[in-house]
Amino acid sequence: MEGKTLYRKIVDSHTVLRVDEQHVALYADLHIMNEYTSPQAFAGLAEKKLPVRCPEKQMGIVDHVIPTHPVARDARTIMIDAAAQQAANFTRNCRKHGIHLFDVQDREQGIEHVVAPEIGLIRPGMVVLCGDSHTTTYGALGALGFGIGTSEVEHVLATQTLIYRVAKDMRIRVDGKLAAGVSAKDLVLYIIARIGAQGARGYAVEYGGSAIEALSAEARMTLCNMTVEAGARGALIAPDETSVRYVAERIRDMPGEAIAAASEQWRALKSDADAVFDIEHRFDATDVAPYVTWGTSPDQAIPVGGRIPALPGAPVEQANVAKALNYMGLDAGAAIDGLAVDHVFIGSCTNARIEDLREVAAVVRGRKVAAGVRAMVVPGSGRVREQAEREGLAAALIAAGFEWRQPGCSMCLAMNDDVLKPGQRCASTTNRNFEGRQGRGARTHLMSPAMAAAAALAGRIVDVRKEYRHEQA
Ligand SMILES: CC(C)[C@H](C(=O)O)[C@@H](O)C(=O)O
Ligand code: SF4
Repeated sequence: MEGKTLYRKIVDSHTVLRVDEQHVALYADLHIMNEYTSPQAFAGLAEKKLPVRCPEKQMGIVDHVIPTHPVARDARTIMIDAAAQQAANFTRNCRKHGIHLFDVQDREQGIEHVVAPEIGLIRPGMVVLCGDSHTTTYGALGALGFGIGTSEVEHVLATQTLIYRVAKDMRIRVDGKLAAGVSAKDLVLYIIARIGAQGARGYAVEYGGSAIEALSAEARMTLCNMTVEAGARGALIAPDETSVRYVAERIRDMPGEAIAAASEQWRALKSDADAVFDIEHRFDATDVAPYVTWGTSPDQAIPVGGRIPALPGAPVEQANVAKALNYMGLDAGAAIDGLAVDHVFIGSCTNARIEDLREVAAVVRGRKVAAGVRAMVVPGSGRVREQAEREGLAAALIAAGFEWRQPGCSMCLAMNDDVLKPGQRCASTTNRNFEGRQGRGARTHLMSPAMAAAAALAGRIVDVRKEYRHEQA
């Protein structure tokens, strides 16, 4: 029998029932919920008079709709009626079912995918589900995470399992060394640009290679988080010293000896040497430059020194690209370097962890945000915010002219009151540049934290490596 991939090992060890050729009932070690995708699921349970099967294996967190204004935490009143209702409803549901909730006022509240790993809930080999596509983040720690739909949220609440169609296996190997000033965000934008926004559709991706091994745990989260933008159904990096240490340092509910014993098992979790992948891609890290998106899909990205591609020949493709360019107010063949921005947003579950904020602070320290540019930093969690304050990063950011906000999703998807105006152009560390994502008619350029910091200072998109030399964090 041929060897197994890490993905198959995790799926097999969580399969409680084989439904048919393609489907299994998959057990979830942890299920995370937000206020936005859980209401119908709770309503469904209530209607069917079903209890939550394993309340202790659920976690709730308010992140999508909450305001992030720079006020005291207990002053975070939600002013948008529908959002306030959503949050209140969520609190009620979690209380009713005995589910641990990180509420608006909680010191550790933040974006679900930032909070869960940082408080030690995500461990190698786990299956983690959440009604949110960026649950793929947890692959950074060797856990299989992926997003589920609202009706599936109800099923997981009732049974702690999911009817799951098993994915195919893809391996992406990246060898070589990322250059100074080039980060995991640039790498993932590069990979998505190369394989396309549907390039990993139907696949669970396992990353490997020397460039991946060299990434910090947080940088791996950036990579796995955004892999879903290539359509992937999961992203995994085999646990190693980096990820095992990250996890072991954060676990709160296991004694030291148990963590040591578990760590041994975690280190052994990997694809067999003779495991067969359905498809394999190889990339060279030295080919990666700071990447910036020019269009309305995350794969429409180019190196900062590059030019927006010429219009494609095929009519359908041509119409799509023309539409994206029209929305973005850009021309085929134009340069992206030098493009003026109105707004800079540093945040989201892709890039609002402490290492990201260190990168930003290293670029902006002692400098000023360009006149006319509004720049904000929304830390990923209460803990990130506190740590950034302790390390003096917040002070440097504020001195440079950034708004220093409370944690949440904020302008990543503009579901709270952080919304851009039509036509405004934003340099953003987020993960989606879809039409209207940051406000109706708003134009989003995805990039790394260092690049967004440089854009804030210059008032235009620039190559951070040329314009603002900084100490690598
Ligand atoms: C709101 C939620 C369903 C959505 C997701 O699944 O990713 C959001 O977090 C996003 O980033 O678009
Ligand atoms: S930060 Fe953005 S991508 Fe992440 S969960 Fe929130 S809205 Fe989705």
